[in-house]
Amino acid sequence: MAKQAFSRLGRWCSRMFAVECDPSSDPVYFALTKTPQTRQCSERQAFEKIFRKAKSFSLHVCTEDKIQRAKFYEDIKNNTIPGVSRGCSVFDVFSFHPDVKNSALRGFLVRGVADIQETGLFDELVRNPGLNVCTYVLEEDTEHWWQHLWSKAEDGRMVVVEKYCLVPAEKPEHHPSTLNIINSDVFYKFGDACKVLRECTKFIPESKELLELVDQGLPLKREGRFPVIVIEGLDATGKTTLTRSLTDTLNATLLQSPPQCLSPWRPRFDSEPALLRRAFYALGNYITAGQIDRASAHAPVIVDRYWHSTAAYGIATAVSGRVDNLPGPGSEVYRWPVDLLQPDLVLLLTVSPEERIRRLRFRGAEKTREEAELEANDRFRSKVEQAYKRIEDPACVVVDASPPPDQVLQQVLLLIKNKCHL
Ligand SMILES: Nc1ncnc2c1ncn2[C@@H]1O[C@H](COP(=O)(O)OP(=O)(O)OP(=O)(O)O)[C@@H](O)[C@H]1O
Ligand SMILES: Nc1ccn([C@H]2C[C@H](O)[C@@H](COP(=O)(O)O)O2)c(=O)n1
Repeated sequence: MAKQAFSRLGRWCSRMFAVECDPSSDPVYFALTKTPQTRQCSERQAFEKIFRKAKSFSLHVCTEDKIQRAKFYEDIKNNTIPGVSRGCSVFDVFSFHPDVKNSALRGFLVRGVADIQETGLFDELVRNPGLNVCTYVLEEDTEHWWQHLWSKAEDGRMVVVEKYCLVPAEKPEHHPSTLNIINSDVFYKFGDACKVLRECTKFIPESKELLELVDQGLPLKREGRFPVIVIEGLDATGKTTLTRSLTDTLNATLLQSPPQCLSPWRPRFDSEPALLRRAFYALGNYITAGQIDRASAHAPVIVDRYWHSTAAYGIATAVSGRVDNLPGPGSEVYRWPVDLLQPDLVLLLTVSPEERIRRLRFRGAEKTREEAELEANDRFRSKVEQAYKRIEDPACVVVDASPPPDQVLQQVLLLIKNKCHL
């Protein structure tokens, strides 16, 4: 057996597979076993749903280095998969150890690809040490589905190095997309976000300048006397409108996260994989924290987005499928970073989905969205909103932002008066 294949197998054995064929329902879960078991009739449905007796193969990105893995996954998703999947169905797949943090590897299952094994591309994929390539084979007489893991033999031929029987399995407690959130989608320490940006200076030179911008001595406890109020919410819920009027009314300083000084770099990081994008926004919060510390010595401070946004969007984007796939209330993913300056009050502006769409349309966005995209966005919207509401210490106070702007302002001024004695 090829040497390379041994190290692949070390990570592969005892893993479970989750195939996401429909974002509105649970993935189909499989355990991998060496010993086939008697098949129950109902279990056939799981296989029928995924494989439909069509030739299928899967790719899992298993590169050890986290940054390389994130970039390689995007490359496979955007370049390789569209190239090989014309006329096929493509599903997101997770390979993971049930409920074990940081164990999830993301990949794709392509169904209906007739001759992939005959192509040069297949050889190329199998040869790539950062990929686990599997084909799926139905044993007609027993009706067992087998997963074949491929590798390159010493003589250069492509060979199947392991075979596992797929057995439908129970849903684990935690959805596999939640397992890698900490330090990949949300950062809870300044040093952890910096580490990612430091490691990517080779291919994003801007990260070096960004790191130089961050205050070395992070303010954890504020010196200032004046209250700090953060306004949060989905886009078009009225944050800009409210933060401006609050700033005028309270003679406050208006800040935002990410801060203005990061604007030139934002589009660059927005086009990077989640790991780098989230590290960028995390650092933005620490820069804003420095500004809050200085400004709150002189006047009240209003902040347009801060940590809640970074965490809520990070979590909602990472977690696939339905809202109930989110980590439950009280999960450690909703905790405040240990070293980030805390505001006195966080207000979450909410409006109904219909009103939000009306405001977005009024602004000229969203005009061309298809129905399906609207539905997908609705799932995303609910996940962001739920994540916002689950973040703790400080938790946000929910404000109904559907009344006219001056009424929202009065309502918020009252809250600030009561909570911050302003
Ligand atoms: N209370 C309100 N009632 C009706 N319309 C409002 C209200 N507040 C804001 N709007 C309008 O809704 C639109 C979005 O408002 P705004 O830009 O303040 O939202 P936002 O949360 O800052 O959005 P984004 O996060 O995308 O910048 C604007 O056209 C604004 O005039
Ligand atoms: N503190 C912040 C602010 C913003 N983000 C991310 C989350 C969204 O992807 C996007 C929303 O910002 P907007 O378009 O309203 O300027 O930016 C974040 O992660 N952290």
